[in-house]
Amino acid sequence: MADSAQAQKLVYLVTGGCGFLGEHVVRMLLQREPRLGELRVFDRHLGPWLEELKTGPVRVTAIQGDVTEAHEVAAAVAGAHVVIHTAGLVDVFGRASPETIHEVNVQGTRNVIEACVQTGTQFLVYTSSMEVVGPNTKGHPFYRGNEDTLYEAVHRHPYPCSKALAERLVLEANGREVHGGLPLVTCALRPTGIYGEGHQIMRDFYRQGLRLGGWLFRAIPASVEHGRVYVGNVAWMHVLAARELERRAALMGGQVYFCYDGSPYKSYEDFNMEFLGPCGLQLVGARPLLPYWVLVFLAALNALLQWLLRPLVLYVPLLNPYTLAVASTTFTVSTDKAQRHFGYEPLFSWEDSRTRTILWVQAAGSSAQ
Ligand SMILES: NC(=O)C1=CN([C@@H]2O[C@H](COP(=O)(O)OP(=O)(O)OC[C@H]3O[C@@H](n4cnc5c(N)ncnc54)[C@H](O)[C@@H]3O)[C@@H](O)[C@H]2O)C=CC1
Ligand SMILES: CC(C)[C@@H](O)CC[C@@H](C)[C@H]1CC[C@H]2[C@@H]3[C@H](O)CC4=CC(=O)CC[C@]4(C)[C@H]3CC[C@]12C
Repeated sequence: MADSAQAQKLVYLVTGGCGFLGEHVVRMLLQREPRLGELRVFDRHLGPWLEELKTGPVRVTAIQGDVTEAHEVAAAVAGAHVVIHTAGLVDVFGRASPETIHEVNVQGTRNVIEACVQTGTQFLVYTSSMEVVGPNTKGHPFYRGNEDTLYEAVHRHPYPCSKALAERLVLEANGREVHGGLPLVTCALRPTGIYGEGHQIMRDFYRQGLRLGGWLFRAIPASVEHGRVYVGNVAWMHVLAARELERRAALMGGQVYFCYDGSPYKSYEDFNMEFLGPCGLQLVGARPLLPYWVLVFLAALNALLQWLLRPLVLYVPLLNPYTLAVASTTFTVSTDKAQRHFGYEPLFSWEDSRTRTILWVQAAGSSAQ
């Protein structure tokens, strides 16, 4: 008899399941994946909140492990029906070395792929990034682009380089024979800047504003638009892609999908003010208060200070040459590929996403005082 969704109880593995996005994917699976029998949460740092999830009907298995350790990955993957691979070093601030970023994001992804092949797991959803595309080193804008838009994706920074290489490995692995003789089916999801509950950079901006008496100072022109996407909708897209990858393998296998929703196109700073404003902060200046060349100088100075101080202390300011370049380059997506290929529609409206984020920032801010 054909397995019905109720009867079919599957094993899912989420790598990086205790991260900002990963936690939302874990919770979304528990709420909205009826086929789930066991949920394996694999992360280098396990969150205490996992314990509260173990009282439900789905078996939640917390696995402390490192994606750079192939044997640990293989043990976690063995027997899984699908792997959602979100684990990664999201570092554009110079915390980790380029080698470490590559080791985690590229070799870690290679280990996940090989584990699927060796153990017979057929379905792999990879969390890629908009940064695989851009902004490129030439500062070319990407304006309302989609998955087919021609764009010179040229990178030098270790983070986008690692994400681009990892994504390529995942897409090239599509169709490989896994243990048992069936084909591996992969796809990659490319979120733009994710926001929502748990976004540490948003929390850092809020705390910076509190320290400055409620003021934030505009550094980027309002005309530079950045596409952003709510974490709950990114999580939902992952759940849906993981579910549909099996039914629509021929269409979805080897494909990339930008993550999108109804969030408005705004400059990075103006978008953040959608949440920080209701929390009492004000953005000073209709135009940047400092000339761009001063920002370039300050960013370079920060990079020099980080290098000089590294033997003594880790100095990781928000402003560095890379973050300034990214913040200063328009990058917005306009696409419906995920909707066409696997029926994705945002689960959370812009209004709901905004309200949820404001409530979180307020709670995070009050805990800081
Ligand atoms: N935050 C954003 O705006 C965007 C993030 N992404 C991607 O989404 C994914 C998740 O990112 P975030 O949730 O923002 O980052 P995060 O840093 O909050 O979460 C990453 C998780 O991976 C885990 N991890 C790191 N190295 C590991 C290792 N060696 N072994 C096992 N676990 C390890 C961390 O402990 C953490 O829980 C990443 O792949 C990132 O590239 C893509 C686009 C935008
Ligand atoms: C100090 C000012 C110049 C301030 O505006 C800097 C903001 C800067 C920290 C952010 C601007 C754009 C962000 C990046 C963007 O959202 C794309 C990303 C995709 C990812 O996969 C990971 C995060 C990030 C690189 C994101 C990081 C923070 C910004 C650079």
